[in-house]
Amino acid sequence: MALLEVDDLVVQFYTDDGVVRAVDGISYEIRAGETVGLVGESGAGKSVASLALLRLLRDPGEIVRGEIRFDGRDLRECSAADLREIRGNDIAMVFQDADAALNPVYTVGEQIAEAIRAHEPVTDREARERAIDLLERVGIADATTRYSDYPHEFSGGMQQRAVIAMALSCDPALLICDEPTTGLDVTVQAGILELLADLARESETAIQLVTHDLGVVAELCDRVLVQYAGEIVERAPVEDLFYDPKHPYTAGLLASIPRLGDDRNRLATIPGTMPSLVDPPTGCRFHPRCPFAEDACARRNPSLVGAASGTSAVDAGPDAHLAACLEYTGDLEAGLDYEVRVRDGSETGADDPCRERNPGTRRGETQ
Ligand SMILES: Nc1ncnc2c1ncn2[C@@H]1O[C@H](COP(=O)(O)OP(=O)(O)OP(=O)(O)O)[C@@H](O)[C@H]1O
Ligand code: NI
Repeated sequence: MALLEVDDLVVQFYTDDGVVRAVDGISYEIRAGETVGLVGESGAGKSVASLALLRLLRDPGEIVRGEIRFDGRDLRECSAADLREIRGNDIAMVFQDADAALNPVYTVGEQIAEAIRAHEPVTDREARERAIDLLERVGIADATTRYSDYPHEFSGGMQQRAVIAMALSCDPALLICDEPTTGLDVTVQAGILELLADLARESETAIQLVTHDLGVVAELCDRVLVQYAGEIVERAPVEDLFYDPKHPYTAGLLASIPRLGDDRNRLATIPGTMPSLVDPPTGCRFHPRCPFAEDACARRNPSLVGAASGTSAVDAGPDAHLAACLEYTGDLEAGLDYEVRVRDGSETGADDPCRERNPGTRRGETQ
């Protein structure tokens, strides 16, 4: 049994413009200790899928179908009190906006100490010491002094580190990070990512990492889910995804990273935009933007199947390489014609931002 099992999750928003099906039947699992990336363009439904796990969707959002099991417990069925307990003890979340996650009227240290006290019977002094340890662990220099700073006295990057410290205070089995470095400047981003990479490597904490940055995925993740218009269109261990993307959408995403992609058949950027989720295209949702689309693609929505075997996702193990494209059900006549070549590090220029992100040098392995 995996730590987290999501099965056929559907989330809708009931708006004046119609029903927005932001998440449309996604299934995946996360095993203890592994880091799984959820990637895709803006509006794919990544955040909605993540919020739904802990039933944090706000009106008018609603889970209409599917199962969410954490450590064998059904999160859709458990009581609000149980869910709060799980959130305090087992699953922690880190969002993009660190500022909003911290209370401006308490010191950073007090907030972390309070988070510790909330789920463990410790004395005030112990809570304080643990909070200082956590601040040190997330790389806050001079943590004893910084304990007494208010959030506004922290830089954006330090605030995000403090939020991560707070998330770690319960020693969660699962950490859900949604764009944890977006909005921070590049060097600060690198520091936070390094921190998450250390965490992924050194602790037993599993991470669901939502991002639109494939470089971040290459650096941190064991496996990747690619989401497009509410659906998962590809799922693979990280190397397989980068070296041999099976879905044209993924190939397009990869081609927009300078290090990857061949000049021939290169889909420099993917023309067009994510479709409306009120009235998505018929057939494959990516077909209006896909350079390889044929008539059949407008008629049939391909299911996620083993890219090599064509077997259904249900029968495939978690490390199988799956893609949702008619190519893999034998229904595409001309086939796919792209090549993504991974240049090795020596060929890339010193100013290449992806130089350090070769998936071959990724730390930590999936078991
Ligand atoms: N409160 C809401 N009301 C109506 N629609 C919503 C609401 N929140 C999200 N949506 C819709 O759900 C879809 C998915 O949104 P979501 O925020 O999950 O995308 P995302 O993949 O996280 O994108 P980003 O990378 O920009 O964060 C979007 O089409 C969005 O319009
Ligand atoms: Ni989002």
